[in-house]
Amino acid sequence: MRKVAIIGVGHVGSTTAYTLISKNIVDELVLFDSKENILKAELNDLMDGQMEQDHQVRLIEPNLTELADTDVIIFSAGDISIFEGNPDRFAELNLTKTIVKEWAPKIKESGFKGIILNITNPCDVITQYLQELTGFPRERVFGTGTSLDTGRMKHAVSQKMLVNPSAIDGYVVGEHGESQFVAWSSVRIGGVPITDTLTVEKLDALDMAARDGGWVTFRGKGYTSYGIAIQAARIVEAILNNNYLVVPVSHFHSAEDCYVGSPAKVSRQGISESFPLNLSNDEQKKWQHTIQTIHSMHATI
Ligand SMILES: NC(=O)c1ccc[n+]([C@@H]2O[C@H](COP(=O)([O-])OP(=O)(O)OC[C@H]3O[C@@H](n4cnc5c(N)ncnc54)[C@H](O)[C@@H]3O)[C@@H](O)[C@H]2O)c1
Repeated sequence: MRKVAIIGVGHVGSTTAYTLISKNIVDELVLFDSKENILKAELNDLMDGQMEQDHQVRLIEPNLTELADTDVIIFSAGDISIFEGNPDRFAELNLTKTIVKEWAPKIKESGFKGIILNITNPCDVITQYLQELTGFPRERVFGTGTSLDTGRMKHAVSQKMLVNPSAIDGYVVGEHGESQFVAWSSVRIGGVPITDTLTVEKLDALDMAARDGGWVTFRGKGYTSYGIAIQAARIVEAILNNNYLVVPVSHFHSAEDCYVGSPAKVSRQGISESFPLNLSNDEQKKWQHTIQTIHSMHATI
């Protein structure tokens, strides 16, 4: 049985739940939320949503004992309304660190032996805090990191170059936040480095378009959901199917002494390999800046 729990079923948690169900990635889904009315409504709506599906997912009401045999916990609790008028993922930390303090002991005491995939912002720092407070092995606690931002980069590049996103290889790396950057040195279209085709100015403009993509969505609907849900679902699928997906997730970098987003191999064991980046000189400066940003944010906890 493929069993997943989601803690926090707001816009992101509920869309991720629906994505997991409709893509037939799970067999059992346990939902938790501090708001009982939201939880009840989502359980009911998800049940309605799978009525015409051949594969029925067992939807389970919140109970900590259910975590003992759960394979993956998706952590997506928070309060997106904090961002209104405050376009920085750091703004949510005061609340989300208290949610981690509440949940880490509960997860630990439940006998949970699986993998925690964190989405809650600020993603890198909250992932690190979850690992520190649960004490679970670092390879079993990681965050969606720059997977969403990499998707946004592919969106911008595919539109500019009129190419299917599947032909684009490469990564956005660093903090899932303002100090992230596209590692253009890693980006290839059909195997050809994009730096051979576009000028630095054009690449800078594309970096900006990718970064702004999230804010276009946020300004219009007050949250983002589909982009992150599809990334979270494919990472969960990689864990459950042990398919060795290489994806830019927030994982622990011992050389930097922190969690940060860069490509890693995801399998049943969690993070099984981290791929070193071959950054240009300019990108290395950006990398150092993003690491400092994460460290200073973590120091405020
Ligand atoms: N990493 C990414 O790429 C990415 C992308 C989008 C959103 N996010 C983050 O994901 C989180 C969720 O976003 P959202 O739009 O769903 O927010 P939301 O406000 O719609 O939902 C958050 C949910 O968490 C619940 N919650 C709050 N405190 C809780 C607690 N102590 N225990 C259990 N549940 C609790 C709330 O009741 C709410 O239903 C936020 O931190 C947001 O910034 C991250």
